[in-house]
Order: sequence, then structure tokens, then C-alpha cells
Amino acid sequence: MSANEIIQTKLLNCTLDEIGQYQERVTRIHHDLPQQDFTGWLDLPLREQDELVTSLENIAQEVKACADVLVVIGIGGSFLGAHAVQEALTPYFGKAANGIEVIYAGQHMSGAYVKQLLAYLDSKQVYVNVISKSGGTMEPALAFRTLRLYMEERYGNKATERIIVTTDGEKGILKGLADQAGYRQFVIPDDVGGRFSVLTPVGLLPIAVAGVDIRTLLAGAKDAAIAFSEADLASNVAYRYAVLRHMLYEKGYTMEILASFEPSLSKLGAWWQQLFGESEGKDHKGLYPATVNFSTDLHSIGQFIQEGSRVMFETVVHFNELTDDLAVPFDARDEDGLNYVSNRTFNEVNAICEEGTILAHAEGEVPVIQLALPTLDTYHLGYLLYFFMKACGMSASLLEVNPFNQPGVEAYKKKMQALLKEDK
Ligand SMILES: O=P(O)(O)OC[C@H]1O[C@](O)(CO)[C@@H](O)[C@@H]1O
Repeated sequence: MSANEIIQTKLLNCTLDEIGQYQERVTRIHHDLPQQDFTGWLDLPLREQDELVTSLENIAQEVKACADVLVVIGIGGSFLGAHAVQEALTPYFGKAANGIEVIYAGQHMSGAYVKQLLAYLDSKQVYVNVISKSGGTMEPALAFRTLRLYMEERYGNKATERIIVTTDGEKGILKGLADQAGYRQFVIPDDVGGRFSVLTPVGLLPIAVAGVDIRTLLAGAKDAAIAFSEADLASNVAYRYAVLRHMLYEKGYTMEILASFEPSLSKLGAWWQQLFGESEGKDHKGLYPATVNFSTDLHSIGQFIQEGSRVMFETVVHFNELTDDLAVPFDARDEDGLNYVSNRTFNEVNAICEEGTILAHAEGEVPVIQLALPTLDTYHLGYLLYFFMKACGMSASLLEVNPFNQPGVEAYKKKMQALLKEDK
């Protein structure tokens, strides 16, 4: 299988005019994209990064040897990618054999969460990785203030060794504070924005600590970067996906639902949601990115998808092979009447559920884009992450919005700041 064939895109339940009509625009955007600010992620997996990867692996080794828990502090692009990869590739119960527990803070401001987190940490050996590109985002900054004091109280001078900072190489409050305290630091490249940063130290350090092989993840992303380096819609499936979703948007579908049938992919959905939501939702334009995990959500939002307002299409992420499975047991009593599925495995039943869902959604007039990959493993996840980023750059550009800013996020921050500074 060539790298170009690793992801198969299929449009189901719907026919669209020839997508080739977009080729000229796609080619133009393809050539313009690297000239834009914040596109350092485009060729990042192609760069020689051995020194960086080795130093990330070394620190990850140290963290695993000296801690039971790594607390990753970050919000948005500063935690979603790591969380997505960790969830997708580590066991459902317990941690990976070669990783430790990685938990998150600073992704909201729940007092209960922080209080319970500190209590939980009391019986564990702890390292902290605080991640913020700007270095001044309220949610992670508050969590870090609290955890820093906690670490100092617990470990005294040794706290300095147990706090690792991932931030800008030159500016920001966190950078200044890290220099002052002598914390070890990893740099978030200047030309890579938060939601495109999963393959930088932002994602790579927590992912390595969780026990995932970051070299294999990067190898998948590298092959994707090569596979999607040409503008041709016939071979570039990332661009094909971008054009399909754009064409559906033009036809009046205003919501895309990313669906998967494997629960470990739900955090990938959260990462994808920020990627597309912050990149495209501008100037009163853009597809609303929603995520579902089937079959769980067929019993919640499934009714709406089947029969509610006809505004959505689905993108189903499908892996042909999953690494673990279990046969449905035979029970001679058959009191539940389920022996007719006992010649199958759980994953086979799940795959038939996927097929049935797509057929049902065809009757409900829900277009489906199926993205099929060979195996849910580290390599193919790296490939898929890059696929989505490349598709996103193209898709937002087709909408004629800047894919790489997020001015709207400032609105709530300003209101909150003003309210916080009012006299109590
Ligand atoms: O890493 P920072 O600067 O704390 O930002 C976190 C997140 O906040 C945003 O700037 C706005 O939501 C995102 O783009 C970013 O991923």
C-alpha cells in the first residue's frame, strides 16, 4: 500500500457534482498556504528532529522512573492533541505497560476538580508539565499557580526538577517565570499555532510519558506530509476530504458530525473539533463541528441525526483493524436470545452496527464521508492527525477565512477580565 492509499475517502448516501471543478482553486491555495503565518506545522514532520525527539524521550524516561503521575496543565491546543493520542493508544483500564498515568489540569476552572486533584496527588509521586504558548491563558495559569505552590510545599528545592515548561522560546509570562525559576523548558515553535501543535513538544512529551512511541507517531505524520504534498485532488485525499465537506457546506449542510465506533477515539473528536472550529468559524461562516461516539450516542443524539433538522452530514472515522477483540460468548441457556451473534466477535458486531447506521442514515438523508484507515495504531494515528491538519488548512482557505487566527476567543476573556477587576 502506498502512503497515498492509507486513507480511503468515500462519499456515501449522496452524490455531488464533479469535485474536479475545484482543482484550480485547490492548486492556488496549495501554493499560497506555506506563505501564510503559522504554517510551520506543514513541513515539521519532514524536518530533522532527532535531537529534540531524543531529549523528549530522555525526559519522558526520567518522569516515568521518578513519578506515578504526570499532571499536564494546558487548554485547547495545549492539551487536546496529547489527550487524543493518549486515549486512542493506551488501554481502557489502567495505563500502558511502558507509561505512567497522565492527567490534565488547567483545561477549565472547576474548584472541585483542582481540590480533588491535589488530594489525589498526595499519595503519588508527581511531575508537572505546564504548556502554554502565550504563557498567559487564565485557566492553565491559575492551575499552574496552584500546582507550583503544591509542588514546592511537597518537594522543596527539588520541585524545580519536577516542573517542565513548554512555551514560547522568547516571550510571555510563563517563559519569564521558567527562566527565573530554572525550570527545564521545551519550545513551541513560533510558526505553529496551538491547534496545529500536537506534533511539537506540546503533544510529544505527554504522549511519550503515557507510553506511546513518538518516533512511530512522527513517522506516520511524515508519510502523510509526503503523501499530501501535491495539489492533485485525484491523489491528495486530505484535499479531497476538504473539498467534499466544502461542497456539502455550499449545499446547505451547516454541521459536520465526526463519528467513530471506537470509544477510545472520542478525544480525537475533541481535538478535531478545536482544529476545525477555531480555524473555520469566522465571519459568520463555517461548518459547526460536532462529535459523536457510536453506538453510545445512537441512544442519545441518534434520534436527532436520523429524523431532526436536515442540516448535518457525518464523517465516520473507520479503522479496518483494531488491536484487541473478544468473541461473543456462547451460552447454552440462550435466555437472552443472543446465541445468533455468538459466532461473531464484539468488533464484528460493532462493524455491522456501523454498516447498519450508515444505511439508516441514508434513509434519513444524511450524507456520510467515510475515512477508512488500516489499523488503529501509533503510525496510522500520526498519519491521521496530519491528514486532518492539512485538510483543515485547505478547507478554511476554501471558505476564504484565515485558518490560523482565532480572534473570537478574545471576547469572553475580555468580559471575564473586566468582571474580575470590578470591585467585589
Ligand atoms: O497555549 P495557550 O497560549 O495557553 O493557548 C491555549 C489555547 O487558547 C487559544 O489561544 C484560544 O482558545 C487556542 O488557540 C489555544 O490552543
